[in-house]
Amino acid sequence: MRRILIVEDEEIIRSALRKLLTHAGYEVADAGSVDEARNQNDLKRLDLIITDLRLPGQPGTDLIRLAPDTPVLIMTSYASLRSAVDSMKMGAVEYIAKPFDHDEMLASVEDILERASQREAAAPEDEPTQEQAPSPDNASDPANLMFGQCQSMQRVFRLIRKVAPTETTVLIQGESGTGKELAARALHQLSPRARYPLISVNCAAIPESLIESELFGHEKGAFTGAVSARTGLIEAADGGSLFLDEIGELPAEAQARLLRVLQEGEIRRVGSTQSKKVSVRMIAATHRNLKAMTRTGEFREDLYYRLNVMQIRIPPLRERNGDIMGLAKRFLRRQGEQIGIPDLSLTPEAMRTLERHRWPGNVRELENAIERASILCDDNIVTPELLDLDPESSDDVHIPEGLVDTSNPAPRPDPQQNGNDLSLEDYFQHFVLENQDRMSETELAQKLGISRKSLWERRQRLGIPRKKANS
Ligand SMILES: Nc1ncnc2c1ncn2[C@@H]1O[C@H](COP(=O)(O)OP(=O)(O)OP(=O)(O)O)[C@@H](O)[C@H]1O
Repeated sequence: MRRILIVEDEEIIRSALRKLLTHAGYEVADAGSVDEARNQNDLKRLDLIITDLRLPGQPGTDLIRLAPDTPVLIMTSYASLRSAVDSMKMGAVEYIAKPFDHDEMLASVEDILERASQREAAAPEDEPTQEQAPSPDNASDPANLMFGQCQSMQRVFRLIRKVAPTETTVLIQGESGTGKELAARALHQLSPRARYPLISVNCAAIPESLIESELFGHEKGAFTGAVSARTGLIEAADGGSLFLDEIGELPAEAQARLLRVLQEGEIRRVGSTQSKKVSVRMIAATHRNLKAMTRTGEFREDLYYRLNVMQIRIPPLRERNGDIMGLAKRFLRRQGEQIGIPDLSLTPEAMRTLERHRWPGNVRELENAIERASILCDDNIVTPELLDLDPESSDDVHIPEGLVDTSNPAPRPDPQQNGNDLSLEDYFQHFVLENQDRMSETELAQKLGISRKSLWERRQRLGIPRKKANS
């Protein structure tokens, strides 16, 4: 059994994470500080350490040095990705922003352990270099990451398999929640760059004023507050892939800089006159019509053509009717494993409801509906009422925030029932309820390390109506 050590001083997160990983079949130990981790565990006997960045005493990144042969996954709750870049530079294998989804955490853990065992299998002299990259044959298949049996998804998988091993820049188009990020992960994992980092950046989540220095880095004194030089995320992805989600939100100056990186393969930090060569495979995604944006001048046409070398379009779920039940069953099974109920099932009416729904929020909406219903169901059977889908759901893909009726919030699981064993969603909920009176939506999202869009989606999902005064 794989052994994982969690180092986290916040009891709520620690116990929720311990529960999640134990349910997923891992042997889990935990500690509240680096000292405790070191004193109570043989760090050499671990398969993975998941640690918070900020801990009482030494920072979590010290574990990278203390356990040099063990992969370290850093959790960070800060909106800025800088701490993550620094962690990656110190040798952390991956970072994850808190609060994270259960699935996101489990996917990262599986991914890291898989990569570690591939590395173990390779002889020491086979350490990867750019020239001696691993064969994509032993990398995972898109179909292992994503479910899709309908023809349109099979086409997507074929395209991913073909384009992944190349250096081609890929533009993934699709509505929100269709699986663009999963597709980007599959492209990276199937590529010769798989042993190097995949850095994912949501361009909509970083404040406009920070985006250039986050992406490209900056020199000391480049602007007020730049007290020391910083590496950017593009540099951090050197050797690997950079996934730029919501690329349509990139401001004009950053678009110009990105174009230079794509044209010349080099990066110039903000405030620097020197350029540096970088080897980064770009994958961009958007739910917007970039071509139309070039006509209105919102998006550079030259950048559009550079990015759009190969386009993968992920169809909306309403165009993949044949996959709805397969996805639903997959989510039910996974959710059942997580909450310890292996035989969750749908009533025939629930199945019909799923098939009739228009899914404006796509696969994410389906995943959320199943997750919510399986928590609330009695006798392990999911009924249409528990799915709580809007019967009026129209073809509209983007629901304007003001039009969403939040006056009748969905019932929530009672945290008291589980004693102190609060889930990460409860943590999210507490944080929002406690701080929403004094913080704007942007500040809340920044503190939570998620985009405003994610914050809004989670509010809808958890039934925490947004207060008008804060909008
Ligand atoms: N084909 C699929 N099989 C299994 N899970 C999927 C599939 N497509 C999407 N998902 C799940 O749905 C959720 C949304 O997917 P993802 O984040 O990749 O979508 P997205 O298109 O990048 O969304 P956004 O544009 O809002 O960022 C994730 O939890 C993902 O795991």
